[in-house]
Amino acid sequence: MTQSFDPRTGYDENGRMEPKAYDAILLASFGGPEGQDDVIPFLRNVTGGRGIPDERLEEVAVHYRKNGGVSPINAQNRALKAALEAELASRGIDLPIYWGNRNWHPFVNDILEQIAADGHRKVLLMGTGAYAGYSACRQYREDLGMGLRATGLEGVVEVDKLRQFFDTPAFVTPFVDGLRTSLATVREQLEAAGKPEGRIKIVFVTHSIPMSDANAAGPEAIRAKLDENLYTAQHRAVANYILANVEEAAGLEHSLVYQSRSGAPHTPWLEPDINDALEEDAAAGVDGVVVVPIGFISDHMEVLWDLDTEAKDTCAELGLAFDRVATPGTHEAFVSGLIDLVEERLASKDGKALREGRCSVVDGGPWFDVCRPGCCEKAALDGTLRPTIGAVDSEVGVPQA
Ligand SMILES: CC1=C(CCC(=O)O)c2cc3nc(cc4[nH]c(cc5[nH]c(cc1n2)c(C)c5CCC(=O)O)c(CCC(=O)O)c4C)C(CCC(=O)O)=C3C
Ligand SMILES: [Fe+2]
Repeated sequence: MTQSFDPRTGYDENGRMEPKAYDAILLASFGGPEGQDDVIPFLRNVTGGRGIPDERLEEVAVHYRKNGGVSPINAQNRALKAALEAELASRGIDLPIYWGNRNWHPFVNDILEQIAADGHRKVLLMGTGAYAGYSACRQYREDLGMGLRATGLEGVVEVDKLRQFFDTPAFVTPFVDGLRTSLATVREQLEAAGKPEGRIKIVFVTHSIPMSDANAAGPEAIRAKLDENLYTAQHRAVANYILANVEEAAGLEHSLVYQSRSGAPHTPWLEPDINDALEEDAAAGVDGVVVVPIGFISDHMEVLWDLDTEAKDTCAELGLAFDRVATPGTHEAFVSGLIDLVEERLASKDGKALREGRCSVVDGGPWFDVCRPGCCEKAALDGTLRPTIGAVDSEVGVPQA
């Protein structure tokens, strides 16, 4: 394939960015509290100005309080960072990884300053969201856009973004492995309960988002061709890939449902909620479920509380056997696959990428390195658009031509 990168911008008409000699990776995530005193300030950062009712804030605080005020997410990101560093080292790639968060220490802005102070100028952002959409993709681009402004590093430090990775072997392989294991576990539970022939349903679940966000996900040219929103379509494609690659799943019924809805009750979000869906499944004669959390990369609070506590309790009440598939975490395929994605973008001495092409195994991929204007757009409360990096129309993060 011939490649024509615009010499002024460094990307081509397909949203692919030319390989560059990056000198640092920034692993950017959500962040979470590290103790009881952090919980409320953290939740205020998360919901800042978005009108999440106070009762809901207190409700969510309980999930963290019961866990000592600690979210598991920070430890998981530290573990992922260490595993990525080891993988880079094993490939002889000398590239430091920094870790910064949207909602809690270490904050992205502080880390940007450290990156600059350490002398790095070309940064590749690796966000922990796998799919298109405001929360999973554009908000990370805004974090960096606003961060470069706030720190005065605009035009000094260049930040590009690694593409969303829902379609990659890195992301889907751990779920394929996990579904095999969990199907066997639920089958054993049913045997122990005297129902060896019991009906098992595979329940794929992801974070619900407001319908308005779902409908704005992705570039207009792609949205126009779909008969459902792109966020849902990408999840369906991932679910289909996993099903097609697990022989034991052949012939089993399956669904795609949502978790962790928040916001005002009258605002429409993606449905059905997993707990409502489980009730219907039980009423329809299902005996056991395997829950596959394809919306997340690690077993953080949304997984431990909304799935392993609430959805599991729902199943116990309904008499359904239950097992939850592990998230990618530090699965070897996830770690090495993410570094493959880095290699697709990293220029060697001759200017070519360390790895040719763009690896993709799921329908709808590979996603863009550089987003189109209007992709996942969402205005701030004052009606203006926030600065972003990683887009054709970015004002910050790209070198000034
Ligand atoms: C798509 C998506 C991902 C996946 C992509 C990614 O991974 O980035 C994600 C991840 C996460 N969401 C998380 C936690 C929360 N999300 C909230 C609120 C919201 N999430 C949303 C969407 C998403 N969220 C939305 C549209 C809202 C409401 C509007 C808003 O306020 O923006 C709230 C507020 C309180 C509430 O639940 O009402 C909390 C506490 C944690 C940390 C868990 C831990 O601490 O271990 C993680 C990884
Ligand atoms: Fe969330």
